[in-house]
Amino acid sequence: MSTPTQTQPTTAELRQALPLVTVRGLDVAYGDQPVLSGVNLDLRPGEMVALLGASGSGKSTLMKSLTGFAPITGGSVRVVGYDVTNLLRGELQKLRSDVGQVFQQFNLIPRMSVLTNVLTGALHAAGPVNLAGGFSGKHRKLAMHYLDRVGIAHKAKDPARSLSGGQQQRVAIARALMQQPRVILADEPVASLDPKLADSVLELLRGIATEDGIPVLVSLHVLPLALAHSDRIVGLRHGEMLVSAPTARLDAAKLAGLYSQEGANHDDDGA
Ligand SMILES: Nc1ncnc2c1ncn2[C@@H]1O[C@H](COP(=O)(O)OP(=O)(O)OP(=O)(O)O)[C@@H](O)[C@H]1O
Repeated sequence: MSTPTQTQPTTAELRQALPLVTVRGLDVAYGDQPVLSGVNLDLRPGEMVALLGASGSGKSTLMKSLTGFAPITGGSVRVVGYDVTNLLRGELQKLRSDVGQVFQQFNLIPRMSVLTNVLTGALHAAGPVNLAGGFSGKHRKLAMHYLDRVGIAHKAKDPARSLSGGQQQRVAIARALMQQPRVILADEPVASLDPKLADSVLELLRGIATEDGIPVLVSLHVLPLALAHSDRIVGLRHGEMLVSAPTARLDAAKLAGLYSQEGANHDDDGA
């Protein structure tokens, strides 16, 4: 509930803000193989958007398109003010430092401490830095703040390999926050976790979206998880956008079409 003394925007206000990501008519092809065709996407501050689709439908490719890792052949992609299809010299590193990423396999350095793993998130903004040179007290304080944010500050000194999968994913999320990202992309972040841990990690990500105002795009394989933890769902089938709607107003038949052999009103198996 807002009070007169609060200056933070409400979630409703955040969702009306201008999108931080705008994708229009995106085409991606690997060689002569089209992978995405005419995809649109908006990501606004405060929202968690779930990306659904069968294996090979193009979810990871869409995420890669947002950070300049995919061969874009048409359309426009704007991410936190950068025109990804026309990046100027030096902008690619800045873009990638503004976009926090979380992956299925956590990608931590197993023998290093949880704290050091989180600190490596600061390297995105700084560029190549000698890890042995150490981090400033300011960085350490910030890293502890984010470890606290994800609920595992008490594990700061432990080696990352000693943590459970759910805890390791929390470290990876804290590392992404250490970049002080404007947007977070989470590519199947719970695919390696049991259902209870999956729920808690998705709750954490949604809290980051709604409370911290950082929009989160999360790809998921499990429909009930998307229904429980997202504000909007974007569904891909064979690289085309079949669904894009607020989660509360989804058309169940279209959702089913994402995973059926025939799809809903589409017959583009030969793509
Ligand atoms: N580097 C690449 N070179 C050639 N083809 C690729 C490359 N990366 C992806 N593809 C193809 O693009 C299509 C979409 O792949 P993508 O990984 O985006 O799908 P996805 O929906 O994320 O799948 P999954 O759920 O299995 O991770 C697939 O047919 C895949 O084989």
